[in-house]
Amino acid sequence: MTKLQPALRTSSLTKVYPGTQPVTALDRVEVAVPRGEFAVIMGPSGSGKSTLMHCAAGLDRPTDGHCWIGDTELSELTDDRLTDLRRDRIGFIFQSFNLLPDLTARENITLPIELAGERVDQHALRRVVDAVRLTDRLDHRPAQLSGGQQQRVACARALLGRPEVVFADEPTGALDRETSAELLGFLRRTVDDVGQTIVMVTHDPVVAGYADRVLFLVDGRLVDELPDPDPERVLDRMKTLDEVAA
Ligand SMILES: Nc1ncnc2c1ncn2[C@@H]1O[C@H](COP(=O)(O)OP(=O)(O)OP(=O)(O)O)[C@@H](O)[C@H]1O
Repeated sequence: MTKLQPALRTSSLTKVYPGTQPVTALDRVEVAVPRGEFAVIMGPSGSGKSTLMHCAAGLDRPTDGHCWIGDTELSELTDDRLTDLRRDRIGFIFQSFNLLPDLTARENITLPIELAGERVDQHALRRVVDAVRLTDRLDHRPAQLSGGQQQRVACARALLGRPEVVFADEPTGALDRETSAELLGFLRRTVDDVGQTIVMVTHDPVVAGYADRVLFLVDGRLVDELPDPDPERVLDRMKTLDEVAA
């Protein structure tokens, strides 16, 4: 990937869910996320946020248009290559932490790297575990950890392999405000310190305030964006969009 190339790009991205009444969830979406940007996707319920994230992350196939991760065009990949790309080049953080209950925190964090058949860089592991403050919890299983600690394990897992893009879907939705702020502060620092690229879906203007840019979707279309967002301006913009969508 060259330096100036976006970490992620879509061109005319369209997704229609078939059925007796087909739903156009994405309608020719054009988006580019530069490397090292923390981008947030917002929009009313049903506006296509999850669909956009799933197509851009190679979890779902678009009906039309294209998605690139770096210089790799996803529609050119077979299902197996797409699985490899997700494992090797993308990190995921979801609201439900998706940890394996029988594995310790350490084993959960290193699992993607082990699955890729690679050696775990112990220095990188220590750095990530330190940053999310889990050093004294590594031998615990998920059931022995709080919700916030489980989400920190999921973050460490997503970040350990230094993926080109981390996709996060409402990652703080199940956390209290303080734990949420801690986690978002940590994600922000990975962007500022190591140039991590993050794309996050959220409904929460406070969460969006941690990002570099907010992208607004309405009815499957990218209708607006807000650089350097703060919660008040995000809230104002959302109110306007709700009126447009109503
Ligand atoms: N598997 C599916 N089959 C049919 N329609 C779907 C499917 N998944 C999503 N949709 C429809 O596509 C549109 C966009 O859905 P999507 O989940 O991407 O929106 P969203 O913005 O993430 O919503 P929310 O904020 O409520 O999670 C909605 O109208 C939804 O009903």
